[in-house]
Amino acid sequence: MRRLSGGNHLEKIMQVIQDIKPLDIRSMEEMRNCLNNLTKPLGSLGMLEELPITLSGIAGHAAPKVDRKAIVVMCGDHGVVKEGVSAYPQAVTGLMMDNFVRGKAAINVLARQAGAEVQVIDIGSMLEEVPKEIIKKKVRYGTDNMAIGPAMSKEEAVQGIHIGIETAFDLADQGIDLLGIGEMGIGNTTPASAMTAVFTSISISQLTGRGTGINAAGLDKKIEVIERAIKGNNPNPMDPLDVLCKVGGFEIAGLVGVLLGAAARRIPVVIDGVISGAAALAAYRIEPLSRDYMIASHLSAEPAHQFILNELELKPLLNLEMRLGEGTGAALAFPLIESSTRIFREMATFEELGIPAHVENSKEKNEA
Ligand SMILES: O=C(O)c1ccc[n+]([C@@H]2O[C@H](COP(=O)([O-])O)[C@@H](O)[C@H]2O)c1
Ligand SMILES: Cc1cc2nc[nH]c2cc1C
Repeated sequence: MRRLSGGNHLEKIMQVIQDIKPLDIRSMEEMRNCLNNLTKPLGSLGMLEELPITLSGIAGHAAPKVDRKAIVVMCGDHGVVKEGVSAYPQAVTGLMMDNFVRGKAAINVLARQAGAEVQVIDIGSMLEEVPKEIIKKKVRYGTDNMAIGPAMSKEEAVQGIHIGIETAFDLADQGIDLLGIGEMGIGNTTPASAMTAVFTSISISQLTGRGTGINAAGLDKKIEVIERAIKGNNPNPMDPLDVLCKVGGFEIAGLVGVLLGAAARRIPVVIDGVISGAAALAAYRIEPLSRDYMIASHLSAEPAHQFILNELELKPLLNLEMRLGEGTGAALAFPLIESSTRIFREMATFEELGIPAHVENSKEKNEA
């Protein structure tokens, strides 16, 4: 689907969408053959074998590398927090942005360990004074309350996507070869659930969870708020931009742009939890080919995430019952992805060891 309508940067976005091409099947085949000749039973490294095949299809050659890594953390605030949908006050968004640039948040710790740079972008927070290390791309000071009207205008959603595309392009120009996406925004599991409900038609009560940790009464209230937002705004499930602007958020729009931009530049993007998942679903609905450039890092404890991954037909690498966001799951997946590229580079082949590649009890023989 290529339906995007309204706003300033639309032409550029349309061009980027056109630039997203299918994976390179021949490189994937070449990598599959390479993996099958390594000194291990066929397929025995499971998903660690699927990763280099995907990376080869993305890179367009069978020697993909993930040496230079970055995590983009898009930050935005949400008018809907006025309805009492989060366990924490809105001010935490700005406080955590400060924490990110001090290098003291969970994402900093995990990204450091993974050897990834963290880029923090203010795309829509309420912060008046933004620390100098944060990239300033504010579309507006927080979204409007989606329970009483659209969260953003179409133009603002387009602007958000455009910012994300530029971010991905800048990182591509810097030579980044593996991207992770994360976000910070008190209240943003509410738009994530709302967008997922509209895109999948799954019931709001099935999709919605406790986010940062609201109690049972809070969860009932959150479900009621999402119902009101969808009923009042009536987003068109066939028009991803309509869904994004009516019940989404600035950081989600930014992440949609990062996903589309990275796919256009043939860079793999590791998605994190439920909020980046909702962005991934929107990007997929804008351009289905973008899905092939996504790697699912983990399964969030937030219920909508499983439904999102089902819809995207992506399997998460990890299930650690995490629900933090910030890109933490993506950072944890980076070392696994790097391991997968070391496997094909460093392991010996059967031929090198003088063993026949497909011995008596090979998988195909067993299945025959
Ligand atoms: O990544 C996830 O799956 C995830 C699940 C629950 C909460 N979060 C984070 O917590 C915040 C949103 O939670 P809430 O309860 O305020 O909607 C936001 O900053 C997210 O990064 C993230
Ligand atoms: C402290 C805190 C840190 C976070 N990081 C992402 N979402 C968050 C929400 C809270 C409340």
